[in-house]
Amino acid sequence: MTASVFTEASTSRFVRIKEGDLDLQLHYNDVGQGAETVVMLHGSGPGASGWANFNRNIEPLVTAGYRVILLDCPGWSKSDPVVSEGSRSNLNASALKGLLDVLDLDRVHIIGNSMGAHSTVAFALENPERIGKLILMGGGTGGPSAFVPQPTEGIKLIGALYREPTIENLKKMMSVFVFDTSSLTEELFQTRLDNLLARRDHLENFVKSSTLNPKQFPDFSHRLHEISAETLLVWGREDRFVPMDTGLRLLAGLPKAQLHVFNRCGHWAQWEHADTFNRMVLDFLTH
Ligand SMILES: O=C(O)CCC(=O)/C=C/C=C(\O)C(=O)O
Repeated sequence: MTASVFTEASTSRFVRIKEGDLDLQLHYNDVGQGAETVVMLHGSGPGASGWANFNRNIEPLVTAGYRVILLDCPGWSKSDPVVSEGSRSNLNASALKGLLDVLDLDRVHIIGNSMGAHSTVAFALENPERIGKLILMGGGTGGPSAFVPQPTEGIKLIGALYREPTIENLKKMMSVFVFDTSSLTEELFQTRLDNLLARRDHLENFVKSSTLNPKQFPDFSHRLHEISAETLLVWGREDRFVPMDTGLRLLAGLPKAQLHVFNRCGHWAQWEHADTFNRMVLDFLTH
C-alpha cells in the first residue's frame, strides 16, 4: 500500500486479546509495511482515537519504510468499553501487550500522546525487552507540576465534556487545547462531536472510572530511572492540560531522554507542529 492511498477505513482492523484479566476486542489501524514498527497511542479526550490524534503523522513514517499501528485504547472509539478501577496506564499497557502478542511483534517503537505517553511509560516498565525508542508528548506521569494548580484547566474541561457532551463544551475544551485556535475548523469540531456521541457508553464509563478512582494515571516518577530506552520528550510551551515543567521532571528522571519544547504550541504538538514533529521523529528513530 502506498502512503498516499491509505484511509482510516482501508487500514481498520479488529483483534480479540486475552491478557491477564483483559478479554477484549480492540480496534487498531495497521498502515504500511516495514521491518520496524511504530505504535501510536492516543490521549484521553472524549472522542479521541489513534486516527484522530495522529492523522498528520502517519504518512511520513510509512513513506520512510515503517509499519505504523494506531491502537484505540480500551474505552475509546471502536474498541470495547471498559470501566477502569485501577491504573488506566497499566490497563492500556496490558492491551498493547495483548495486541503485540497477537501480531507477533517482539519489539516496537512507541509514540504516546498525553494518556498515551503515560501508558507508554507503564508499558516500558512492564516490558523493557519489547521497546525500541520512545517518543512522549504532553505526558509520561513524571509527577505534578511545580507551578500550575492541578487539575489543570484543560483536564477540568475534559471532565466537563465527558459529563455533558455538547458542542459548547467541546469548543471550550478545544479552545485551550491548541495555541492557535484559528486552526480549528467547524469540520474538525463536527467530526470530533460525531465520534464522541457515537459511543455514549465510553463517555459514561470514563465518568464512572474517574469516580471509582480519580487517580487513573499513577505517578511513575520514582521508577523512571529503570527505563533505559532512548526517549524523545516533546512539549508545547503553552500546554494547558499537562504543564511543560512535567517534561523537565521526565527529562531529569529518564536516563536517556532529550526534550524539545515548541513555542506557540498547546497540548497537541504532533498536530500543531506536524511537519517539524515528523522530521524530528524520523531523525530520532534513524540515528
Ligand atoms: O489526564 C491526563 O493526564 C491525560 C489527559 C489527556 O490524555 C488528554 C488528551 C486529549 C487528547 O489527546 C484529545 O482529546 O485528542
